[in-house]
Amino acid sequence: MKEPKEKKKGTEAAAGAGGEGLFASCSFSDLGLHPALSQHLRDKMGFEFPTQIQAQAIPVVVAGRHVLVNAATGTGKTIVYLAPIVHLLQMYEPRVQRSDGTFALVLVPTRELCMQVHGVLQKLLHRFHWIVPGYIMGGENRAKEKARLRKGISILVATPGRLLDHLKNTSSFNYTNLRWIVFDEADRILELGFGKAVEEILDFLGSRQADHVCKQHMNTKSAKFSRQNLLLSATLNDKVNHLANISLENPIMIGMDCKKDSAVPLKLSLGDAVSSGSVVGGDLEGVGALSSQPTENYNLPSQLVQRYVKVSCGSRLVVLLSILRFVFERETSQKIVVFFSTCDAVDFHYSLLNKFNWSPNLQPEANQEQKFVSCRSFHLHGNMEHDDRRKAFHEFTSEKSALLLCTDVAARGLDFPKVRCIIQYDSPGEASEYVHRVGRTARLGEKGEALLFLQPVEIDYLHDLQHHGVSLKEYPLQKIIDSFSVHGQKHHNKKLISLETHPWVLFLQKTLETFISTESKLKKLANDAFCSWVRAYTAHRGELKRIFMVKKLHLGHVARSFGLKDQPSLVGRSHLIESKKRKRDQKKTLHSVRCF
Ligand SMILES: Nc1ncnc2c1ncn2[C@@H]1O[C@H](COP(=O)(O)OP(=O)(O)OP(=O)(O)O)[C@@H](O)[C@H]1O
Repeated sequence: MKEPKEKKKGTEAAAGAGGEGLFASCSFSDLGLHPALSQHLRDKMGFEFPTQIQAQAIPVVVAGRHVLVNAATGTGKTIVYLAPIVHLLQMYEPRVQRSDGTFALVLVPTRELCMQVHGVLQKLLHRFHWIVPGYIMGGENRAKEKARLRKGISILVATPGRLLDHLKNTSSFNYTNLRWIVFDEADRILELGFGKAVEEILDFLGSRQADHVCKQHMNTKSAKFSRQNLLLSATLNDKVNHLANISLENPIMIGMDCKKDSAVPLKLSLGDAVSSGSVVGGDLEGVGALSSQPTENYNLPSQLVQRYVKVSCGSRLVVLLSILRFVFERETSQKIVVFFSTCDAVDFHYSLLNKFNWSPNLQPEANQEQKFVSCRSFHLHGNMEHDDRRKAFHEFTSEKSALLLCTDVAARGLDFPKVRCIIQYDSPGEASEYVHRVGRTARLGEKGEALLFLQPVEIDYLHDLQHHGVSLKEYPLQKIIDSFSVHGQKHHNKKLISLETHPWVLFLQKTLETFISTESKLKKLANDAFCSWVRAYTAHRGELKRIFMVKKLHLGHVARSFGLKDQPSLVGRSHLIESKKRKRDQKKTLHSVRCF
């Protein structure tokens, strides 16, 4: 037998901290996949065993059923849909050709996920060279995409907006043989406002539930092919319920909590390979597993260590930089992802990390400077140039030790290898977003840590997470702050002093403020970041407005968290409106207090 090209990932992860129970005890060929494909998965891609969710879902997809898959982050959902599609396509007789056009369409919410899924697809198709993979997405050259579509792409990965564009404007795009439509991260596609685009896409493709049977299949193909639609995510919501109802016919639900409605009958016998887990067949309304109940529990990797750090607003920046410096000083080879709420905040912190130098004796001196956090940093957000975005994504993926500063554009589906820690510097809002952000680590049984920054006034957010079965322990911040010395002296005072008055915090804050005040570009970035941060804070929705209350913010402290000595005076119009509203609210509160 040939030596495997990659390590056997299944075995390796299974032996790790959270690997127990993650893998099924069968092989990919037991699930009905073609021996050549199973061998390729094992020998070339290093997948020794299927994961549990793969073992449950692959036979169902191979059997041609519509499915809705809900499984934890990093459990291998990409293979759940790609492997059966490749398996079924490679069996076509005569072989599929480019001129047959597109057979499978995979819709994803972001460009990075589009590239990633395409990458996995390319690997899967190594042995099946006659099946052509391809992608289309926002930011790419339309004319080149048109040319590729004209030549023919058998399995096409796409972002919804660009796909709709080609459906409307590229007459040579041949999808008459379309058999599969996959919605990966279905809930996110809808949250991003693509709901209408998705409905239009389904109409274009004639794939609404009522007319699901593909009437235009090629005569050369022997069988009469039905459409098969698949929806997948680690979190589902009521919007997905609607999409499921209009796009899936008599679906099988996999990974749902069957106990929620044990009366729903299993309609499909899945064979011996599907030995455990939740597989439910039937009407979505009947199961009701999709309603976004506030008490719905999320399934997080059991080995993920989740903590929070309580930091007052004015000390946030110092604490973030101190933690990063502390961690990278002790362990040089590691990857960390930090999430921010806005693109401006990412730009400011990225620029600060690249410019803010430091001398070993903790005096910023021009001669012997080094970066305050000694690692390569990358940034990723939706306002970046397309090529920069692409570069950051690929480079952070291949780096062994690096820091990624990003918005939620990186929260979904991205599979950066070996990310050790996720820091949520700005809170995620919806608990489902928390789940996806932390899901960038602790993937497939690997170790991982997550750290959530909260201000004292935001601490109720922990209860919100607890309602979803997510509980966090406090991070030992004091130890880290005490480990730094100011002018060669560590803080040995046994007496507990507050974080804000700690010598290191005061020293670093002052140094940062002085530095930023002398760097005009950085100061401008800090001003912009301040304004958009406040705007983002006011945008929390529903119940979360009660926790993230803009009127409780001290804007002077917010300015400090961007290294600004003073609260920016020249701010955008929308911010002025916000602060007027705040003042009005404050007056009202005062009035109501006086009344009682
Ligand atoms: N059977 C397997 N054995 C070993 N590794 C696997 C197997 N299946 C998938 N993987 C690897 O597991 C990692 C996670 O897979 P994938 O990105 O598909 O997870 P996911 O469930 O889609 O995650 P998310 O919910 O975050 O999108 C990838 O690195 C993938 O290569």
